[in-house]
Amino acid sequence: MVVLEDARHADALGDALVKGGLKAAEITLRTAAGLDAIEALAGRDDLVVGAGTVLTAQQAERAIAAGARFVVTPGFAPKVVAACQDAGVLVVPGVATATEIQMALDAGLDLVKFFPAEQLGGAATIKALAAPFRGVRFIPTGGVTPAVMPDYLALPAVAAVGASWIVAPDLLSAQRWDEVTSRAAAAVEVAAA
Ligand SMILES: O=C[C@H](O)COP(=O)(O)O
Ligand SMILES: CC(=O)C(=O)O
Repeated sequence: MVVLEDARHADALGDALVKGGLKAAEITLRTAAGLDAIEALAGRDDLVVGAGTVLTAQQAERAIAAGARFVVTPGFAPKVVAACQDAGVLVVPGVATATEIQMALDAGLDLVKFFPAEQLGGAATIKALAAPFRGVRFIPTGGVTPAVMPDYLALPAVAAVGASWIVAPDLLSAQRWDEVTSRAAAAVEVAAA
């Protein structure tokens, strides 16, 4: 989960993540650089790039036009979901409650983001939510540190985790690409364990 301030850093960021073994990156539209960064990275065949913090259907359309291969939203937004489905692009809506999971299911989706994961009770909450919703898979994000990653990844209902510590803003602004690579590699190592 990347918040990039300068789209000129997109290529270096992509290289750093790939070098660390990561295969997917969510570039958020929280900054003006987001769309340009998605466009810069979309052509890579070694990294699947998507858009995060997509709040409107228009943002979804722009992100998809820029090359986003998936779209992530903080909450469940029916218009954003419909725009992505119309374009045939994977959309992963944020959910925090059973009601929102049912909304996702009604929309034909079975992959959701659980956000903000740690603040909502972490892996124990996903385990409880997964019980009635068999077949739904979760991508927890929000406070997911290396210390708690194993708790999430041990759950069959967890498809992946998302986190921003790998690409902390101070690392990006200081262009500390080696540290980004080390953190990406550390995350991959925890996930593989
Ligand atoms: O989806 C994005 C979250 O804000 C990431 O949370 P985090 O910064 O706690 O890893
Ligand atoms: C938090 C979140 O889901 C997003 O920024 O897309």
